[in-house]
Amino acid sequence: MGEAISTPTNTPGTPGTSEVLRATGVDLSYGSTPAVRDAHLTLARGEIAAITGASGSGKSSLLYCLAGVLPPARGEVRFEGRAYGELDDEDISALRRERFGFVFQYGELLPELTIEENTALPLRLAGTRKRPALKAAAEVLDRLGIADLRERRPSQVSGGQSQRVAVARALVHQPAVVFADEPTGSLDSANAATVLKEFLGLARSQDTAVLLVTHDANVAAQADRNYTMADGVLAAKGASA
Ligand SMILES: Nc1ncnc2c1ncn2[C@@H]1O[C@H](COP(=O)(O)OP(=O)(O)OP(=O)(O)O)[C@@H](O)[C@H]1O
Repeated sequence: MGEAISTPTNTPGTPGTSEVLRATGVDLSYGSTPAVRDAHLTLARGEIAAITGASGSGKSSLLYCLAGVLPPARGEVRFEGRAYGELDDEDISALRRERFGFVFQYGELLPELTIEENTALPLRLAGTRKRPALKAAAEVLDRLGIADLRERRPSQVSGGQSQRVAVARALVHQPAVVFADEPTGSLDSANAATVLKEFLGLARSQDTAVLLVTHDANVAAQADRNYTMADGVLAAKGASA
């Protein structure tokens, strides 16, 4: 049995004052293809960090290491001081389910569930009963201005609306960190800017840290801290806020 992961809700605090994630000397290769080389990164509670870089530079691979999806060949990643290497698979799955949220480029909603059920999924997976989970989902959907869509299925909403639902789902359980890989990459620029603003505003209001992977300099400009990636090498650009 895996060890219980501490409280599933985020602990309020002042953004930028406590470290939530730390990567030290992370290397990752796919066979003989190096994807990430000696990456160092820290993320504070409530902080928004962006990683920009060309296609194939290793951004997604680094994100997968930071989220405990892929184990690094060298180096380590610590979440709230615990190295993933010290945790068993069940602990890491519980972390991903309860303390992390994820947003991908196309939203990736489950077609057979309603918008409200999709949004409530992280809470249901963490054991929250249906009624309070749906209530929490409705509240987040309301904060993102799409409460009226809650009975619809994903096929009945627009691309921008589906990305809002993906954002709602990533934040509904008040995770410590949201990993977002091109979260607005499938949207036109006006829609992308609005969804991003709502996403980061809601994350900041609940002290959730966000790690944003993006090609888009306008997206990265919204972050508190910026990194660039080239040929697997991560470099800090320093605070931009
Ligand atoms: N599953 C895989 N198997 C083999 N090589 C892979 C795999 N995934 C990624 N790579 C390679 O690893 C390197 C980094 O890829 P990665 O997807 O992390 O880059 P990226 O910066 O996220 O790119 P993009 O912006 O296009 O998504 C690239 O050379 C890529 O071809």
